[in-house]
Amino acid sequence: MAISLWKNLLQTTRERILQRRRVSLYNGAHGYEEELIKKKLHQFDGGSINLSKEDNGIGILTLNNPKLMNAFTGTMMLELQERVTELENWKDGKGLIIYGAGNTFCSGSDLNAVKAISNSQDGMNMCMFMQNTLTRLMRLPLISVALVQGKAIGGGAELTTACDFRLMTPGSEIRFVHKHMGLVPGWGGAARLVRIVGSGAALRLLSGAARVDPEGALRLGLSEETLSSSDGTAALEEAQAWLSQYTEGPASVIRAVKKVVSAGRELPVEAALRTEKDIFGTVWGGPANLQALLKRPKHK
Ligand SMILES: CC[C@H](C(=O)O)C(=O)SCCNC(=O)CCNC(=O)[C@H](O)C(C)(C)COP(=O)(O)OP(=O)(O)OC[C@H]1O[C@@H](n2cnc3c(N)ncnc32)[C@H](O)[C@@H]1OP(=O)(O)O
Repeated sequence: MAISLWKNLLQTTRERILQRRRVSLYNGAHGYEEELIKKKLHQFDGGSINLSKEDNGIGILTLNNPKLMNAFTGTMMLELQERVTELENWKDGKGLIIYGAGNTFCSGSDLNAVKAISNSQDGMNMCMFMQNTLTRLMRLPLISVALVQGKAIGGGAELTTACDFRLMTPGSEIRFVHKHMGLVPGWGGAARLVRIVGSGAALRLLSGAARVDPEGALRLGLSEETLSSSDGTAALEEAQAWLSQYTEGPASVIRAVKKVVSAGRELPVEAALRTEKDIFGTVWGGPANLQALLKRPKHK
C-alpha cells in the first residue's frame, strides 16, 4: 500500500514538473496585458461555453450561441479560457469533444464585437488571447476531437485545427473565409493548418477561401471520418464512440500517450526525445505497468 502511494506521489510530482514546463505563448514582453484584454472582451457578452466531464474520461465542450451560428462573443472567449483551465486540472480526463449547439459548429468571431475592436491594438490583443487559449487547448493531455456539423467558418475553422482530430457530418463544411474579410487567420489557424495538411494545401485553402466538404477534408487529411448522422444527438454519440476506441485504458497512460505525441509534434527531435524520456519515467513501474506485468497479456 505504501509503495503504491509513493508511486502515485512520484507520478504526480513528475506531472507537476512537466506541467511547469508549459509557459504561455505571450506575456508582458510581447505587450500582452491579459487583465486589460479580459476587461475589453468582457464588454461583448452573449452565449456561453459549457463543459460536461463524463465518467468515462471524455469531456464534452459545447459552443453555445446558436442564434449567431455559435459565433464567439468576448465573454465566450473568456469562458473558453476558463474551461481550458478546468480541463488542465482534470486529472482523470482522457478525451475531449468540441461541438456547436444547434447542429452547427462555429462561425468565428462575433462580427458585432469585431466591428467594435477593429483597431490594430485591440485586434492584436484578441489574437494573442485566443492564440494563448487555443495553444493550451491543443496541448491538453487529452485526445481532442472537433465534431463539425453545419459550418466551421473563419475562427471556427481555426478552432477545429486546435483539436487532434476532426470528424465531420454529411453536408458540413470547414471554410477559412479570412481572405474575404481582408484578413489572415489570427487564432493560430494558419500555423496549425500547415502542420495538418501541408503548406501547399494550406496555401490553397487560405488563398482560395474554399469550402471544404467532408470528402475534400478526408482527401486532405483534415478530417478523420465522415459520420453517418448530421443530427446533433446521434452525431455526438457517434463521435463519443469513435473517440472511446482511443481513450480506452488508464488515464495515466492515455494522457502520457498524448504528451509524447505533442512533444514529437512541436519540439526539435532531441528535446522531444528528452521529454519522451521524462514522460516514460512517469509510467514505467506505474500501477498500469505493474498490473500488465502481473497479467502478462498476449497481444494476439
Ligand atoms: C480570427 C478570426 C476572425 C476574426 O476574429 O476576425 C473571424 O472569425 S471573422 C468572422 C468570420 N465569420 C464570418 O464572416 C461568418 C459570417 N456569417 C456567415 O457567413 C453566415 O452567417 C454563415 C455562412 C455562417 C451561416 O449562414 P446562414 O445563412 O446559414 O445563417 P445566417 O447568415 O442567417 O446566420 C444566422 C444568424 O447568425 C448571425 N451570424 C452568423 N455568423 C455570425 C458572426 N460571425 N457574427 C455575428 N453574427 C453572425 C447572422 O447575422 C444571422 O443573424 P441575423 O440577426 O438573422 O442576421
